[in-house]
Amino acid sequence: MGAGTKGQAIAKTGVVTAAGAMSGTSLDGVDVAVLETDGHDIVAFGRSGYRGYSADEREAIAAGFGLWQGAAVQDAAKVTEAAHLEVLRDFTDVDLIGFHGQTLAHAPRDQGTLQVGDGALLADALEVPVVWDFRSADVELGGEGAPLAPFFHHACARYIKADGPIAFLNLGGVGNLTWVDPAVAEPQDEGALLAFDTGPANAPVNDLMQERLGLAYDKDGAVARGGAVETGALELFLAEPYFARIPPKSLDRNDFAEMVALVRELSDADAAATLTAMCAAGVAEAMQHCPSPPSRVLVTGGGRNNPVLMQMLAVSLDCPVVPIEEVGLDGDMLEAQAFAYLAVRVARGLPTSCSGTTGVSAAVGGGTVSVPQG
Ligand SMILES: Nc1ncnc2c1ncn2[C@@H]1O[C@H](COP(=O)(O)OP(=O)(O)OP(=O)(O)O)[C@@H](O)[C@H]1O
Ligand SMILES: CC(=O)N[C@H]1[C@@H]2OC[C@@H](O2)[C@@H](O)[C@@H]1O[C@H](C)C(=O)O
Repeated sequence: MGAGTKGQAIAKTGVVTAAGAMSGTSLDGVDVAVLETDGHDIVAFGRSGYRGYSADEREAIAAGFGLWQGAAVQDAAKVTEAAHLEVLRDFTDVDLIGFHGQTLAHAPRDQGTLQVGDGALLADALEVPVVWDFRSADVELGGEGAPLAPFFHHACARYIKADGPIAFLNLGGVGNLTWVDPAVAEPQDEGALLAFDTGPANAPVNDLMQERLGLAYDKDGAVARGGAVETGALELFLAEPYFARIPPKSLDRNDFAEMVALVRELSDADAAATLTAMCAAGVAEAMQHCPSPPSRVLVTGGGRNNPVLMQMLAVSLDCPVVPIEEVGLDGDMLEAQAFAYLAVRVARGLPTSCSGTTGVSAAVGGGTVSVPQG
């Protein structure tokens, strides 16, 4: 555990109640979800909450994207902390909080990974132990630091009683895929998991909508639906070395920002259709890396609400692609639930990543536990 560890955060055995808080790369807002777990099994799902960012807040956080220090980073941290405090005040009846923070920059092989927001400050203000800084330890040990939801996906696969390999696909700003074999008992054991970022998901389409139409995103794929995919741009996209790289591998939100330039000359509809097709094509490439074909792909994150994207995935993948609600899970809250689950694992000294999920040399439990002072 990290420098913030002071005293005993939670009971070392038995079921505890944790709230997870996640602010993703799309900057729509903060998701909070409660989970009951012993750190291995999901016992029950609890209530959830959401606190959207105002346009000013979104702008302040976005001004910190790609930066590692300085005034813009400090401002983004303050906005992140204030928004989390506001929504988490309604969730102080838990044993523990998992606070992901806001990723501003991610370059695991260079500067590292930066999630802003001070968990110790939250612990003091909320008077609840807070687990935070989930990614640094993994990066320090040579891992990608992302994705981290896969250990939770393993628990979900067991919870829904999947009877063979299954895949989870998160379509947020960036896409990430987790292949799970639920027959392997522990997530860190050989053959349990393979996970990695698939490529850009909604971020380029969102950027295009903002730039051209002043819209936050292409609601229900309404713009892309009327367009045609420009195959030349799609081929250039798929020629990016990222797709040939053997996983695990991870991305920063803006790693593919130049994709919007590839569609610059196209009409709004054709550009949106082409960027949406790029997301689906990245996932199709990703599926080639699965150790064995999953029985189906369970889609979580905002992209599952885009019928044009879901149709493109259905056409390009060899197995059924369904919203995760089909198995009774909540696709809006899965990441928040994941950080509740990971928080309990960190507090109990259990690993949260392994070579199959981040490429880290040995399984590691990343995170700092801060207990309230005062
Ligand atoms: N009805 C819809 N139609 C089209 N796109 C949608 C719809 N609803 C959500 N989205 C897309 O999903 C995005 C939000 O997804 P989500 O909340 O999963 O992202 P995130 O958690 O911030 O990202 P990440 O997982 O990369 O950190 C929106 O910005 C939008 O692009
Ligand atoms: C560095 C970082 O914050 N990465 C996010 C981002 O958003 C999606 C994808 O890229 C994934 O790698 C990760 O988030 C999820 C919650 C994860 O760690 O599993």
